[in-house]
Amino acid sequence: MAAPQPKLIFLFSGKRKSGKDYVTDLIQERLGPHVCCILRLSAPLKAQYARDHGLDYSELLSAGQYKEKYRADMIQWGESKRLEDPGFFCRLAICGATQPVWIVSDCRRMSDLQWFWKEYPQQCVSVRVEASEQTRTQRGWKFTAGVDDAESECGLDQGVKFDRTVNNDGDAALLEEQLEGLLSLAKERSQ
Ligand SMILES: Nc1ncnc2c1ncn2[C@@H]1O[C@H](COP(=O)(O)OP(=O)(O)OP(=O)(O)O)[C@@H](O)[C@H]1O
Ligand SMILES: C[C@@](O)(CCOP(=O)(O)O)CC(=O)O
Repeated sequence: MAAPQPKLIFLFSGKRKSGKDYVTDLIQERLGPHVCCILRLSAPLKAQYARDHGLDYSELLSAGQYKEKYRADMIQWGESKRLEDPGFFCRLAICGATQPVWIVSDCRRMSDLQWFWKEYPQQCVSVRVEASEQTRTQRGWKFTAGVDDAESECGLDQGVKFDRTVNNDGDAALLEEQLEGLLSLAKERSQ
């Protein structure tokens, strides 16, 4: 089957509790589900991990504390899969996506970006979500060794010139302005 051909792919990344899900949900809501879908590289990972370990998949997907108990082990599990095949979760995540605008909400490693850049060289726009440690702490973040100092969180700290940056530090007006920029690009490209 031929690979799906979106018109625009936003490749989102950002630290834990920077607000990747919050920001990407807002964009999808504004564009509507027929125009835009959210793809999570962690969704197929969490689905398989939940099946293998008898866990609640929907809780692993949500923003609560449940997933944090398993995060370090999920990272290890996912890394063993990625080592065999760096595009493994990317290919699963795009399965069945037919909308013209895709948002990949959780890029974490250079190999994630590289896979999309190679497969979709014309369509990708990388977006970094940023929030201060203070704001992230208010949202429930707590430094965890083995997680916050590992590739899963630091893999894109250096060496990438992001096309866009979204400051999500709690200034609603500033966030709105930055969203407008991304929304106009999406509307322009999806015509
Ligand atoms: N601009 C904002 N205004 C109000 N609440 C926000 C904002 N941004 C994020 N939040 C809240 O902060 C929490 C963390 O945000 P979110 O789940 O989007 O972060 P994330 O980067 O996807 O985190 P993780 O990858 O660690 O799960 C959520 O409860 C979310 O609703
Ligand atoms: C295991 C992992 O996919 C968890 C991601 O969870 P979340 O996007 O923070 O909800 C992180 C990783 O792939 O290294």
